[in-house]
Parts: sequence; C-alpha cells; structure tokens
Amino acid sequence: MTLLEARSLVAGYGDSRAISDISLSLDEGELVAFVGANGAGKSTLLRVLAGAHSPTSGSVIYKDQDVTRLRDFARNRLGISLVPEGRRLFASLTVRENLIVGAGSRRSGPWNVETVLDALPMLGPILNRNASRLSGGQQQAVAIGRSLMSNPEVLLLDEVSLGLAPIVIDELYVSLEGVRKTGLGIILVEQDLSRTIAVADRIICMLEGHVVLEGTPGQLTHEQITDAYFGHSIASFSDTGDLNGLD
Ligand SMILES: Nc1ncnc2c1ncn2[C@@H]1O[C@H](COP(=O)(O)OP(=O)(O)OP(=O)(O)O)[C@@H](O)[C@H]1O
Repeated sequence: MTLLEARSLVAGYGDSRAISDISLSLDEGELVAFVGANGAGKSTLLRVLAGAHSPTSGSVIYKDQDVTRLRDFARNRLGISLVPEGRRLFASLTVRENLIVGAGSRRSGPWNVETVLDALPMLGPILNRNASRLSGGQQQAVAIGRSLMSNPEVLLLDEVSLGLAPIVIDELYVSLEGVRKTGLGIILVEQDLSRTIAVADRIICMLEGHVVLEGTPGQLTHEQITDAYFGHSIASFSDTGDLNGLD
C-alpha cells in the first residue's frame, strides 16, 4: 500500500529554487534513500514532505489524502514524522522527557518509552541524563526515539550518520532495521553510499534539485551512483531495469 506520494514538487527560498519537479512514492515497510552532494535539495525535500516548508507547486499525498496545505504539526498528528538534520533536542530536558515530548501528537500505536528503549537499547543507560550531555550518536538515537513516540507511519530521517563514529552508525542502523520491520515507511538522507546500498529498497540520487538517478541497489552500481552524485552522468533505471537517458 502506498503511504506517501510526492507529485511534481517544486520548492525554494525566495527566488532561488532548491527542488524541481520531484515525484516519488513510498510504500508500507519500504526504505527509500536519498543521496546527493551538499545543496542538492535533500533536506528541503524532506522538509516539504513533513510540512515544515511550503512548496511553490506540486502536492504531497498521504494515504490518499492531500496534505500539501497542512503544517508539520498537523501532518505529525496524521502519522508523518521528521527527524531533522541537527536533531534539535530540548537541551534542558532529560532523555526521557525528550521522548515524552514526542508523544504530543497523542496518536495511538505500538510506540511508548518501553518499546522505544527496546528498539534503541543505547538509550536505556542514559534515560535520566540531560540532553545537553549526550554524544552525537546518543542525540541521534533520542531524536529517532522521539519521532517514534508519535507513532508515525512515515519516518523521514535527515543525515542519519552525519558526524558519527562508524560503530555508533552500525548500532543505529541495527535499530532502524528493527523499526522498519514494524511496517513503517522510511525515507532517509544518507551521505554514506555503501551503507545506503546495504539498507535501501530504492536509491534516489539528487543533483541541483533534480532527480538524476533512481533504482534498486541491485540495479545500480556504486560507480553509477557516484557519477550521478557528482553530475558526471545523468541516467535513470526504470522498474524493468532499462537504462534511460533523461533530459
Ligand atoms: N534556509 C535557507 N535559505 C536559503 N537557501 C537555503 C536554505 N536552506 C537551503 N537553502 C538552499 O537550498 C538548496 C538546497 O539545500 P538543501 O539543504 O535542501 O540541500 P541538501 O542536499 O540537504 O544539502 P546539505 O547536505 O548541505 O544539507 C541549496 O542551494 C541551499 O543553499
């Protein structure tokens, strides 16, 4: 079942365009990864999907409902949750309190402090620690846990592993795999190509606001993704695996 759809989204800041004509769909239990160089438009796209930034044109459809005009808090209540770049925790609150803030949408579902701790075991020992005293990996785990507390059906994760040690990233991805098995649709932005290829059902590469390459990890090579990332080739795989040139 399709959870989230973007139709021809265009968005920007003032006169400058950050994303152009982006369309995508996300199914239940699917993990779609966006890759691309700095400034490619990945964060803007996630913010538009979450309702934190208004598109100039195009639409966002969530479970057959047009949510384009709904703000982020309203979309969160419906089941779309963004883990933003920079994590944005409440520094003066403890880990437990940050998690509880995430439950503000009052949606019912499987996630509560206990189940979040099961999914993200690194939070257990630091539950009563102030968020200002956390490492980057711990902050990211709290940010993911806080989003889960809203019982989302779509999780949007920006720059999951940015600035984190490989061992911490491994642990976070093990947790995410468990979260995904619960049936959530996940869209993530990830700089680490090897990891993206390992976890994603589909990879979408953006360059200067456009989608320049799209396919499953089985259809795309590391080299093709790297080329698209840096703008060396512009190509797309259809579902049948054919290579098509794009304008
Ligand atoms: N608040 C803002 N005001 C003005 N321009 C912005 C703002 N945020 C992003 N941009 C611009 O929009 C374009 C897309 O940026 P965006 O952050 O979405 O890309 P990104 O792929 O997520 O890159 P990064 O990895 O650096 O976050 C860039 O040209 C960027 O400079």
